[in-house]
Amino acid sequence: MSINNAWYLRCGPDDVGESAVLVGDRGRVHLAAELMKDAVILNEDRGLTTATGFFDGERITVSAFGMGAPIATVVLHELAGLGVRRFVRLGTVMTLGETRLGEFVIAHGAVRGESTSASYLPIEFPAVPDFALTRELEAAVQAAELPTRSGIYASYDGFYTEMFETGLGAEPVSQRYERLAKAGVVAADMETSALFVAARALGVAAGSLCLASVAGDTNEKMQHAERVAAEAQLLRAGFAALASAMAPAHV
Ligand SMILES: O=P(O)(O)O[C@H]1O[C@H](CO)[C@@H](O)[C@H]1O
Ligand SMILES: O=c1cc[nH]c(=O)[nH]1
Repeated sequence: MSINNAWYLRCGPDDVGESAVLVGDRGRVHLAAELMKDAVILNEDRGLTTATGFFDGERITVSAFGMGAPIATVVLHELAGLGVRRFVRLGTVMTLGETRLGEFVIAHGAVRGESTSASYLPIEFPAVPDFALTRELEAAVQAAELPTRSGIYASYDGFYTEMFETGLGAEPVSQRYERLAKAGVVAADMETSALFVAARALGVAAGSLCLASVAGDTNEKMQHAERVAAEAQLLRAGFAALASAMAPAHV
């Protein structure tokens, strides 16, 4: 599906780069705009703040989706229709198992615990990232000497029923997290599996690199100042990976 004017993002093919970053918090788009050169804010409608700028000479678009798989895939779908070929989710995750707060976690796949991905491809289809892009993310994080971990994520729709204990979910959150950790799952978020499956259905590449900012077992959070500084490192590493993926040797 190619489009001339995106319904919700309200921009056209000439406004976007070949690569895009997807973030939840729209404040991260403004931070990204400060880290890029000649960044232009294209849209603020519905909080889907979107900017295009340059990093290491490569044109990159950064879009915020807020929270959750349904709207995250709308944003990916519209950008893919406008011509974006490569996507990196740069967000935050909850820790599972051995993962520690402050680590930069790269997804090698994701448990499809959300419902949106099944509207793109049946549940038998694996939620896996683009492997070349994932290698670029791992190289960028290593080059920046950041604490890192790679592994499988789990993505869910119900924050207060599946990720944070309120007594309302079908099973206790601690039990779900223990079961996942035992199977080697390293992080939980709300969008990665849907983005991987939708990207495969749309024929574009996607990867996910997230900062572990909340402990899944205790709900301890990273301190604000430390998290803000780490989010800037997250954006720089993601941009570097995309710029490297776009460099002539790779395209
Ligand atoms: O840090 P961002 O990108 O907002 O992502 C994470 O934060 C939100 C939940 O706190 C969810 O959207 C989750 O996936
Ligand atoms: O609490 C959190 C933190 C990051 N990502 C989530 O999905 N939940």
